[in-house]
Amino acid sequence: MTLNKFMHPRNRYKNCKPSFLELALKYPEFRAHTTQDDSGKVFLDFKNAEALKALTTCLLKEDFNLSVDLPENRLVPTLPLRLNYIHWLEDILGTDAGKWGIDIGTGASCIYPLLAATMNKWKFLATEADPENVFYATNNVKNNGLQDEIHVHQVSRDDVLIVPTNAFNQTTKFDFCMCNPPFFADHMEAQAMTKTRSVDRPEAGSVSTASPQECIAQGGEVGFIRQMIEESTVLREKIRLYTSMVGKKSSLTQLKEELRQQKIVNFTSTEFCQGKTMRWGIAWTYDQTIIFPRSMFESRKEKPPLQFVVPRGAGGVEYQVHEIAAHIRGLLESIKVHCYQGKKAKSYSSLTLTAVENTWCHQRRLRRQQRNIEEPVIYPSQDTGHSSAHVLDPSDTGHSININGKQTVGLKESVKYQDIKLNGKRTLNEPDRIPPNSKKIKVKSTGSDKIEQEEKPGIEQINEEKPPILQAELQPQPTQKNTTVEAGEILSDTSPKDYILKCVLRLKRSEEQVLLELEWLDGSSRELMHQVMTFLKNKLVQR
Ligand SMILES: C[S@@+](CC[C@H](N)C(=O)[O-])C[C@H]1O[C@@H](n2cnc3c(N)ncnc32)[C@H](O)[C@@H]1O
Repeated sequence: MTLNKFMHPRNRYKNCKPSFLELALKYPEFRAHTTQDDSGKVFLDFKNAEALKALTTCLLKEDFNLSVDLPENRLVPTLPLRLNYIHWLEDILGTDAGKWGIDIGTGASCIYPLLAATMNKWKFLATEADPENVFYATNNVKNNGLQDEIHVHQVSRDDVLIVPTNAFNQTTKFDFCMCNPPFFADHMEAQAMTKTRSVDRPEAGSVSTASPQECIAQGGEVGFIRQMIEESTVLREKIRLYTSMVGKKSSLTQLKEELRQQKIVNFTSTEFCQGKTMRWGIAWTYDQTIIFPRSMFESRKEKPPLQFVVPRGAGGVEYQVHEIAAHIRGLLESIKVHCYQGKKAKSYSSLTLTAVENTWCHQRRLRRQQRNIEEPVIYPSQDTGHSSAHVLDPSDTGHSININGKQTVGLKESVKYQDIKLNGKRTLNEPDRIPPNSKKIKVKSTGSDKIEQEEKPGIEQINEEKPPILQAELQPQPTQKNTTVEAGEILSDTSPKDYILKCVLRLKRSEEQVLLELEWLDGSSRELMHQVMTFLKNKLVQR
């Protein structure tokens, strides 16, 4: 599957693939690596490093008028990915000329500075630890007459940002830094990877071109970017925007955790899609005026949040956002759902909910037992993971219940909650709770999970446009008036790390009503968030 449709819209290769025929006719060094079939179609051998080098250098000449010389055994940059990264920076910072950036580990090609200086007239401190790469990068800058814009500096492998930045010029304030870090922690990891993928991770099917000194660093890409994060806590606003490319999605999770640990609240990530490969970008800043754009790739699958108008009198508290928020927090904490206070404003409150186990279904059982329902509907005990009566009743929620892939009714063995998968369509309200005057309504939904719900008196279903980036929910938003984030609450985030559900709960006043919203962040299944919503609804309609 090609990911080109998710390439950045301004990427010149998105809708216009390079013509190998034209390149072959114009550039003999490129032609030397091509073959032609009977119909005249031109093919390039992507398994040949020299062929890749010819493709990149000819495209740089043809499309950017850049003359670039690359040594043997050094990474050959692929252009669509490099352009995607630069366009993402433009989306965050704008395209004004004269911006100052740092390219950490510029490589022999000096690719990012050369492209960005040519496209946007941006200026660069380009650092590099490998002497041969420094030599080539310096010459590439000179050969294109860009010495006033790009300054290549040799640095020590141990230094990432603080030493090079201070050594360059104490007074320069940088608009951004960027980096394509060495990805592997050691030779073993590199070798394991190269058995299946090429070392510089070019598009699938192409050859490895990076040398060990280019692609190996202590701690791999996570270690390298972690050092960037740590050093950024010292440099802070000296660099307005910190960014790096990330090669593995699993690294992103670790790095976001690191940012949270360092109390850096304004961060985001994005996808770089090209050909058959996907890479990621991570960015963070100490400048609260920076608003990160939403990732196009992610927004394609976003679903609107679940919404519910809190009925008056819920919980017997005053019909005020913060009163209701405190009541809901109490309800959730009583079933061991971790609540982390996010943004708080006059008529707005958000909580990040993290659940390590499914405790809300247990609540439903208790309620049923209280109402003396004859048929036993007993889920395994949350405390021990065991139950004395082993009957699961699919009619409970309208779900088919699937335990470890098997359709199961009358379960004979104890199971953990986390093992229970709920499949198929569902109604959100339990049948026995439908009041007699209820009528069926369709919930408006732009996503694929259209659900039918029973309408309860005084409860309205609303779905609005998606709000801005999810990430912002965990962060203070200074651009929004009346917003005060309680630093203490952010600093004391002790959310569990192993969870089955993480979502954001928002309460906001909408005209005369208080609206409750649940928006998905992460977890094993969205179904769990629907269940939490049902739990809250049931609690909030109880008088
Ligand atoms: C994966 S390559 C990226 C090269 C180029 N930026 C690109 O995208 O094609 C990583 C580069 O970082 C360099 N490097 C490793 N540690 C470094 C450090 N501490 N400071 C600067 N460069 C470093 C390596 O020599 C290598 O050239």
